[in-house]
Amino acid sequence: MLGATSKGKAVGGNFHPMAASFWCNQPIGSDPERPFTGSGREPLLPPHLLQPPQNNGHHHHHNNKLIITGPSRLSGHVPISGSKNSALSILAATLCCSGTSKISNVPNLSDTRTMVSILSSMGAEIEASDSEILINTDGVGTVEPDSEEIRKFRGGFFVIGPLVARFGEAVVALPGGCDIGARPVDLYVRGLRALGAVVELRDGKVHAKAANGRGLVGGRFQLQFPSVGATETLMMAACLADGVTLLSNVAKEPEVVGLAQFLNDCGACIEGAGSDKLVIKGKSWLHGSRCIIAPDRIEAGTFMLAAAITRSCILMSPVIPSHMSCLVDKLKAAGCKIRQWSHDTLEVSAISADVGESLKGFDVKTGPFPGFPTDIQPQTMVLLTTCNGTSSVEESIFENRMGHASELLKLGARIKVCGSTALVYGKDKRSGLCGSCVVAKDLRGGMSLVLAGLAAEGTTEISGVQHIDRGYHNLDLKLKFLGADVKRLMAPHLAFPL
Ligand SMILES: CC(=O)N[C@H]1[C@@H](OP(=O)(O)OP(=O)(O)OC[C@H]2O[C@@H](n3ccc(=O)[nH]c3=O)[C@H](O)[C@@H]2O)O[C@H](CO)[C@@H](O)[C@@H]1O
Ligand SMILES: C=C(OP(=O)(O)O)C(=O)O
Repeated sequence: MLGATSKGKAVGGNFHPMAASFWCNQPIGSDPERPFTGSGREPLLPPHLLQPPQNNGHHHHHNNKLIITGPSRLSGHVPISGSKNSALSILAATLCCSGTSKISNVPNLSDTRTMVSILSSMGAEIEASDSEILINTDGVGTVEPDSEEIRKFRGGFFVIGPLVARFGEAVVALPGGCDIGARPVDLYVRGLRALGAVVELRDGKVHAKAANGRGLVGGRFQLQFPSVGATETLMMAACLADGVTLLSNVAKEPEVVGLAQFLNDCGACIEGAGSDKLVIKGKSWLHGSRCIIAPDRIEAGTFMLAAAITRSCILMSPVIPSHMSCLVDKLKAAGCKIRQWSHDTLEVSAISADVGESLKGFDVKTGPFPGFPTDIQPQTMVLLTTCNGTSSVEESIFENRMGHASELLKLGARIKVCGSTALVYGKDKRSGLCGSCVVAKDLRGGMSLVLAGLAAEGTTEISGVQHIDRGYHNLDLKLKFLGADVKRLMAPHLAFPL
């Protein structure tokens, strides 16, 4: 096992020396305090640990495949990257701020690159190095971000709140994101109206305008459902509205708390983040600030499940254990051993000496935080296929998040889906699955196929990898480092010769 710090630094802190150029279209300046790896300096990583970013935005990445040969026993200490979802909302929030913000620990993913590219093409000044972004949105000269970019993911839509609050107007296309349900934006629309905006849908774009050109005004709004994105968007808008806003039945997710902390550091006045009510006193302007993106609880949860599924022992850091308690409880109930080595280091062990003969199945129902995260539901389903007995998985956040189940059947899993509930008939051993060709249809569902491939006998070929690349930083590298047999077939090898 490599030492925690050296490995954590190696993968988490530095990646490909070309990475900087993927963050923005324009060449970026250099700062002696913060050398960026694209400057021609010696990379800090040994060459064998360097690999190109997995998804560089070119069209051919749609043909990438992951080839996994199992079963694998994993071991080692895996570094956890910054949270994708937290980075997306905090990057959007920089549109509220005058002056420069410095956002660190941003994961280099296709989603975060798309967000940076949206802000940059709207006129924001951006310098990127490694996982750090300096951003100044004072030069933003349009309130209409590129629709094609917005349609690539969900997080792009969050810019509607800051734009209408700071510039009085916004025109934002309906967003994309994982195909896991209808995912309307009605709560965003109604919430912005409660803050005095006139909002209409025309040509697939949401047009929002502060009434009478006076800017937004404080108001009261109760969300029908504690939507994470709507909470974040309305919070950003309310920070710059005239007067006090009361938002109730809001999301309590750690990403909401992280966003409130950043905005408060920028001079906003938000109370109640982490509870179901927010009281926001609007300010006429916010300044920039520094912020370090919190570790990705979904990535951490995925590696915890990888340890359990492959009956292995993995250490991971940094993690915030209080963000993980639902999963920790379930894994303990299954029979896994979980130890906390330090305030931010967890070890998950499911090696047979630790768990006895087998792991026990459990029932799980997803819910808003602090409930069980929907973003680790598919990966949890894979674990249950290897556990004793019949387990049920109920998805209560998204109405169509079972797409992975039919792919898991191809790997030999026994799963019956009825609406948003799946019954999983466990096989009571780790290698009850066998390799096959499967398709990733969305991010977490795709990742569940990777985990299944690690446990399955033989070779699993996964296409649709671009979905997985939206959310897992350096996935191949981290898995290989833990001892998995993972290869990526890049598009050029797959393409027909001309
Ligand atoms: C970029 C980002 O941060 N994505 C996360 C965010 O997505 P996102 O913010 O899109 O998820 P929401 O919390 O908004 O969605 C929850 C439910 O509310 C519904 N809804 C939402 C808004 C609305 O206006 N009307 C409405 O009906 C959705 O269709 C869904 O059924 O939180 C989800 C729930 O933790 C996570 O799975 C996603 O990874
Ligand atoms: C659903 C997810 O992302 P998005 O909201 O961007 O689709 C996710 O991260 O699992």
